[in-house]
Amino acid sequence: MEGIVVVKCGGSTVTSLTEAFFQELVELKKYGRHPVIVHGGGPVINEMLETFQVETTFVNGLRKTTPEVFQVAEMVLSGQVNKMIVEKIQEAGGQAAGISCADGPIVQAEVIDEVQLGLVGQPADTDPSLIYSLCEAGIIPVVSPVSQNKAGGRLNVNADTAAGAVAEACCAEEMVFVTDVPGVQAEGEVIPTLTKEEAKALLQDETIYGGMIPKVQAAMNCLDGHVKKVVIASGTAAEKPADGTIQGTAITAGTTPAEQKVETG
Ligand SMILES: Nc1ncnc2c1ncn2[C@@H]1O[C@H](COP(=O)(O)OP(=O)(O)O)[C@@H](O)[C@H]1O
Ligand SMILES: CC(=O)N[C@@H](CCC(=O)OP(=O)(O)O)C(=O)O
Repeated sequence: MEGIVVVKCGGSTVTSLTEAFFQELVELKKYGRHPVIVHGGGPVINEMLETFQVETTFVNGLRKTTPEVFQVAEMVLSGQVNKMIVEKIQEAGGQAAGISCADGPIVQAEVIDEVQLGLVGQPADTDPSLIYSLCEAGIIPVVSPVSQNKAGGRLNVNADTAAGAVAEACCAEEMVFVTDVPGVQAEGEVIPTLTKEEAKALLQDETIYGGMIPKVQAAMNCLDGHVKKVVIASGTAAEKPADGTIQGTAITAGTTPAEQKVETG
């Protein structure tokens, strides 16, 4: 299916996205493009775990997911955050359906390391047919990263990784990571374009660290497949120029300079 744009809304920003952001998503449909939202919710899960007084730890940026932690993570991701985004799209005049990567199933995942990480998965197989059906029906899919466990049950999957797998499965034209920073930065400045090779170097010298690592890794994986362009950008309207473009970091497969401004409409 042509025209799919996967937009990953990071947990860092998901509760502060503006009305204008959702209106632009809805507008994309009018231009024959199909936005697909994959969202995170790490900070909201942290708050809920605190409320329930459940301890949480991270191993290499991934949440160690005990059965108790999983219950809370799924409730927040596939319930609270997912339904909030659906509501915002509907308020902006669009049609949306809230699902998870376990529906379809869109993503079948495998346990990474049961001892170290518990119920955390990495995508193994994907099936885009449910997403295609919703897009064809004029509905914007809003997808939580909770995925089906190939061995039975469900697994917690990092939202950047899940979004990359969805983009690749749908042969998305473009993938946008919406987060709380205006792009990949070095020495306080946003880098407008990065080739995969340049991104690898920034990972190696640790200019890219923490939560930016899975985004850039997912971007590089997508670019190895069908996705032509990946953008990492801020979701807040404050950084958005009046000409309707979004500014951020465009990561491309090639070595030629990419556009500095990325059209979204
Ligand atoms: N080189 C970099 N440029 C910009 N942000 C970076 C960089 N390296 C690490 N980061 C961190 O990555 C964070 C975004 O990742 P994360 O907090 O996981 O967001 P999200 O919830 O949107 O996925 C930024 O807030 C910043 O602290
Ligand atoms: C395995 C793992 O770490 N899963 C993540 C899923 C949510 C996520 O990735 O949300 P962000 O967009 O805020 O990063 C978690 O439990 O926090």
